[in-house]
Amino acid sequence: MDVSPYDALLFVSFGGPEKSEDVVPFLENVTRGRGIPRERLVEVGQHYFDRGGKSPINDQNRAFLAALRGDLAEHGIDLPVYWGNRNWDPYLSDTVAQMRADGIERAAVFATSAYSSYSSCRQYRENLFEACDKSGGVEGAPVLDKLRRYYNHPGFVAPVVDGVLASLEDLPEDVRDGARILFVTHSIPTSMNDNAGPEGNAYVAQHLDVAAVIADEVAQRRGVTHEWDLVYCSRSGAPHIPWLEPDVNDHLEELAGKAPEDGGGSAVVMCPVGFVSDHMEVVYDLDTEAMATAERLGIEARRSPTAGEDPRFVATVRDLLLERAAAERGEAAERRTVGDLGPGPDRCPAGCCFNQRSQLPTLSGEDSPQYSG
Ligand SMILES: CC1=C(CCC(=O)O)c2cc3nc(cc4[nH]c(cc5[nH]c(cc1n2)c(C)c5CCC(=O)O)c(CCC(=O)O)c4C)C(CCC(=O)O)=C3C
Ligand SMILES: [Fe+2]
Repeated sequence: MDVSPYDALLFVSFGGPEKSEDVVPFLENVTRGRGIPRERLVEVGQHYFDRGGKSPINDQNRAFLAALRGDLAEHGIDLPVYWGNRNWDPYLSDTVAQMRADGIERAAVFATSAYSSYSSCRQYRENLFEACDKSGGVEGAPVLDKLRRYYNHPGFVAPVVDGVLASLEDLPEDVRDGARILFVTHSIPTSMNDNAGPEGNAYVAQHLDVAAVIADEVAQRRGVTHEWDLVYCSRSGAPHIPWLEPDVNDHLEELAGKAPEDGGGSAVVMCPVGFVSDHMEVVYDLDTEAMATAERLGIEARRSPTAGEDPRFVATVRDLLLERAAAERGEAAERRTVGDLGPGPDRCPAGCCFNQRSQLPTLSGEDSPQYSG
C-alpha cells in the first residue's frame, strides 16, 4: 500500500482527566481565555469527580488506537501512529517534539471530531501550529496534513445506523414504530455556527445532512418511517450569548406536552451523531441527565451507540489516509461520502471556521505556512 508522501499518522483528540487531581488543571487547560462562567466549570467538574475524576475519552482513544494499528498492519501499511491531545497528556506539543526527534517529515492527521466549526476543526489546526511552533519552530517541523471532515463518510455513518436500529429494537414493541429519532450534538454559540466552514452554517448543515441519511436508511431497513429532529446538549458559556437550540431536555418536555398526531410521543431514540465515542457529554448529558428527564416525563428512551471502535469506523481512517496520500501524489482519489453535501476540501480555505476571538495561526489550511514553499 502506497502511503507516500506520509511517514506517520498523527491521531489528535481532546484529552480528558484520568484521576481526581487532574480535573481542575484539565478544566483550566480547556477554558484558557474563554470566559466560561465559574458555575458551569464547577458543574462540569462535578460530573468528572462523580466518576472518580476519570473521563472516558482517553481509554476510548487507547482502544481506538490499538484497533487502528491492527487495521493498518492487516492491510500492509507500516506507518508509525502517534497520539497527541489538545488538553491533556499526551499533549500534542510533546508528541510533535517526539515526531521531530524521530525524524518524521510529513504526517496525515486524524482528529476525533467529524464536523466543521471553530471548536471541532479550526481550533485543532491552531493546536497543530502551536505544537510545531513550541517544539522548535514551524520551519523544520513535520508537515501536518489534517484529513478532511468525515461526518458523511460511509464508514462513520454505517455503525451509527446499525446503532439506531438496535436501539429501536430495544424499545417496547407497542411504542417502537412511533418512536422519534433525536439526533443529538454538542451545542455551540450560534455565532460559531454562523462562521462554520468556508461559507458559514456548515456545522448545522452537516448534521442535518447526515441525520437525513441515517433516518432514510433506518426507514428503508425497517420499512417504517420515523420522524426526527436535530437537538443539542452540553450548552456552556454565558447565558446572554445565544447557543444552538433546542436543548435535548427542553425538546423532550415539548414532545411530552404534544398529542401523538402533533409529533408528541411516548418513545425516542437519542442518537449522539455529533460524537465519535462515548465522551463525558454522552455518558453524563445524555445517559444521566436526558434519560432522567425522559423518565420523569414518561417517555421511553434509548441512547444509541456511537461509532466508537467499530471496525468500519476504524477502517475509515485508513480510507481517508490512502485517499489523501493519493491526492497529494497528484493521483485521482476516490472520495467516499453519503448524503448531499459531498466531500470537503483537503485543505481548508483561508478563513474557514474563523473565530473573531481567537485569530491564531493555523496549519493544514490553504494559507498554511507549510504549503507556501
Ligand atoms: C463542538 C465541540 C465538541 C465536539 C468536537 C470535538 O470532539 O472536539 C467538543 C468536544 C469535547 N468537549 C469536551 C469537554 C469540554 N468542553 C468544554 C467547553 C466547550 N466545548 C465546546 C464545543 C465542543 N466541545 C464549546 C464551544 C465550549 C465552550 C468553551 C470553548 O469555546 O472552548 C468544557 C469546559 C466546560 C464547559 O464549558 O462545558 C469541557 C470540559 C470533551 C471531553 C469530554 C470527555 O472528557 O469525555 C470533548 C470531547
Ligand atoms: Fe467541549
